[in-house]
Amino acid sequence: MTHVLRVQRLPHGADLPLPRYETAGAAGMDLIAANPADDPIILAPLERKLVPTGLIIQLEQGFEAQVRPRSGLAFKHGVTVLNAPGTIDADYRGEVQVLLVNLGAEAFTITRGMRIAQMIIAPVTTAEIVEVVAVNHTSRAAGGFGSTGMN
Ligand SMILES: O=c1ccn([C@H]2C[C@H](O)[C@@H](COP(=O)(O)OP(=O)(O)OP(=O)(O)O)O2)c(=O)[nH]1
Repeated sequence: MTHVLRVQRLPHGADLPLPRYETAGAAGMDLIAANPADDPIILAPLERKLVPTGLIIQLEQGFEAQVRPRSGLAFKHGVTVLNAPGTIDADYRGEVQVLLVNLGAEAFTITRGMRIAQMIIAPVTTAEIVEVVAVNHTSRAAGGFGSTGMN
């Protein structure tokens, strides 16, 4: 299924590549850090910061974009997306930003052009809310939080 994703590059991201799929079967396209070249973002251990991408996107109605971590950054450096998956709404017209957190033991430096996260386009199901006096009965009833056993 092809989705037309309209992308506007902001002035501070004008020279950065557009998001693209790295392989034919990739689910996500990489998001690139658009902080100034002379202003690296340093994440101390346990620190979180918003990283600009220099992009505004226009999704088709009925879709969202999810901002997800890159496995390599998480594995090698403990750097991940704090609010993963971040949600980009179809009607959002601000800059896409990535909330990174450093869960590693060492400081991590984000330089302009670094691939920091990936973006997945996904369909959204919009629910119609119907209030009822009582929801229907099931054999599970209220069982949860390990009620079927912990292993
Ligand atoms: O990782 C993210 C998550 C969100 N956003 C932008 C797009 C999204 O449409 C908007 C609002 O996000 P969300 O609904 O998750 O945030 P909120 O805290 O509920 O804020 P709001 O009151 O603006 O909805 O912020 C990003 O740029 N990156």
